[in-house]
Amino acid sequence: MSALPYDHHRLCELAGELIVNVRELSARGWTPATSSNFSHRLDARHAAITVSGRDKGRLRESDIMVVDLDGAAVGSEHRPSAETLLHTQLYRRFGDIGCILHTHSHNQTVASRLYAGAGHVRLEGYELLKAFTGNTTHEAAIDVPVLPNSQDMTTLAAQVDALLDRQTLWGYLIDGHGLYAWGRDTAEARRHLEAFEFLLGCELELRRLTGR
Ligand SMILES: CSC[C@@H](O)[C@@H](O)C(=O)COP(=O)(O)O
Ligand SMILES: [Zn+2]
Repeated sequence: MSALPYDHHRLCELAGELIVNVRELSARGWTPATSSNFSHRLDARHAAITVSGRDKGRLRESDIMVVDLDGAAVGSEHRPSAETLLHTQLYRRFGDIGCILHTHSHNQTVASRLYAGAGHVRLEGYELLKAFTGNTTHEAAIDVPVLPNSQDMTTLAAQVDALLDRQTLWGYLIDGHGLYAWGRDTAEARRHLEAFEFLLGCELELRRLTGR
């Protein structure tokens, strides 16, 4: 009998799924220099999350650990992601969120700098807006919030909570930092992440081409 307070078999399954996805995202250049972190809900009280500082392009099973929803390591001596609180706050707040993907792509980082003053990036009129769960038409607009960066995760988490009090979100940018995106499972979180990345790329390209 296992003394672990979670299902180890389920952890192995989820770790395998995360590793495949993270390596693919990393191969696109979205996780430079060990940046980025990734997690999946394990059960009502635990999440699987990347160990801090690991090379996400070479992620393997030993680079994924378990935390409780207070962010404390469970059954591991490793240090969980420095940004664990930004994951656990979402799992605590929304029982149906299953996966959170945080990346530092070039587009995400540049867009976060350009739109920090405005406080959001407006994505409007794109067919790909339908990739976000709940959107059924291109005749929609999504404001992707841009939060000021901080090394203090409680400050960042409080900003995220204040946003979530006001609006439904599938992701946000942090200035000079990157993007957080999530979904009810890995496939949905990845679809949202890819849609944000693509649409931010379009906005940046339009700005280059039109100078607007
Ligand atoms: C390597 S700089 C990026 C980090 O400061 C951080 O933003 C990040 O995304 C990765 O931190 P980590 O602790 O590995 O999860
Ligand atoms: Zn980061």
